Amino acid sequence: MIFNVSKSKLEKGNLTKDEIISLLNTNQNDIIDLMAIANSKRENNNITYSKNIFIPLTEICRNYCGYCTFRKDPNDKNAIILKDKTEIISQLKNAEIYGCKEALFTFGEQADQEKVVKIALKEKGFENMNEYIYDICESTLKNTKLLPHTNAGVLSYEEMKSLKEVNVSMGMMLENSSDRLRIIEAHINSPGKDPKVRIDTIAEAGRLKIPYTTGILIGIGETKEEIADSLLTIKNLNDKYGHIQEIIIQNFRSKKGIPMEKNPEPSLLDMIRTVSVAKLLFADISIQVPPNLNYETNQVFLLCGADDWGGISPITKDYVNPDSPWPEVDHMRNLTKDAGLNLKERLPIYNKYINETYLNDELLHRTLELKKSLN
Ligand SMILES: O=c1nc2n(C[C@H](O)[C@H](O)[C@H](O)CO)c3cc(O)ccc3cc-2c(=O)[nH]1
Ligand SMILES: C[C@H]1O[C@@H](n2cnc3c(N)ncnc32)[C@H](O)[C@@H]1O
Ligand code: MET
Ligand code: SF4
Repeated sequence: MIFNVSKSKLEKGNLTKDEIISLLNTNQNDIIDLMAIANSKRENNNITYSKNIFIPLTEICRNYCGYCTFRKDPNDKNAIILKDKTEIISQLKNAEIYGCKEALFTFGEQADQEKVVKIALKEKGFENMNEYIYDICESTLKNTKLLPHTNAGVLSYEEMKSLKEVNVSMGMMLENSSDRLRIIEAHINSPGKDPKVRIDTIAEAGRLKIPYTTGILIGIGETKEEIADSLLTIKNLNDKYGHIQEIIIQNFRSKKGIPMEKNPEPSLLDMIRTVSVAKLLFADISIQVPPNLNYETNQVFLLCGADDWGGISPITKDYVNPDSPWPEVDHMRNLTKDAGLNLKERLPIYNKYINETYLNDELLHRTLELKKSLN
């Protein structure tokens, strides 16, 4: 028994909310048992990562998340309003030389609510943000072998339907499913972080059969109960649609000047408990832990069921966490090997989705071609 959950129930992984909460509160020997069981759930000895280039298409955003330093004000002279296509293509071509396979487009949500963005779009001949995103992804495919993955925050069914034609996968963090976070610093000024709206987006992506990356942000003022609810919410969505390819367990990193500057970062044990529980609940889905946010402690996540390091970029910074540089791939390879596991490069779409159900002919063909170049 770990707390009041029997080991056989833990092995099966169909945990109730109360059981998850008690596991999220384990300590001492119980936490070691929890880690060991989670660790035994991994399907093989491969720990994956995707070699990517991170391109922020716009820094304008309709939300004001209390933890964010990415977003810039529309009147900020240094803000990226809409990134120039010629510059993007030349960056992407350089990424190809470095062996990147993924073009990661992550940017502010519904930026076209702002006048400056509306004007910039018009100048470039686009009606709205989605037309511009589509054009950038299409140009990526035309000019390079890279595979686009777009993380644009909340999108409508119609928007995702069109972006599916030019993306092999898409994603958006659920962050947390609690309404309560909307009345505290984290999300009080962020309509796009309304869990209802986010859950709808993830469900619509499921209906559209888009391989999908989501996850939760730990340490933004949530309770253990709210973490349990969030993981179960993701589980329900995946049980219904089967499109969740990976779940990111991301730890809040404090930064100077943000509204949540004084919020404590989650403890290492909180991360360990959450990663372990996630692996128990999702035995056949990759659990991703970003290596740049846990530079000193990465290896321990390999002992509690993490399967994936996510995107690692040899050429661009993590614009969301600019103070946290990517470790070198060789460094990750060594520390993974030291734990008895193998580092393996993957594409931005996981193998089980590389088929006609999830990809059109063109994307399927290109994905299969690029897959041949993975070692
Ligand atoms: O460099 C980052 N990559 C992030 N990624 C990219 C991710 O590491 C890879 O693009 C995916 O694993 C696909 O290969 C996200 C992708 C999503 O769909 C949703 C959220 C994130 C969050 C981050 C992030 O904070 N930093
Ligand atoms: C791209 C993702 O990055 C996460 N994100 C945003 N700000 C921070 C921060 N300070 N620390 C860690 N993660 C953050 C959010 O979960 C967002 O969805
Ligand atoms: C730059 S943050 C990641 C994309 C989007 N703005 C979101 O928060 O979901
Ligand atoms: S985290 Fe994303 S949605 Fe929130 S303010 Fe930053 S860019 Fe906008």
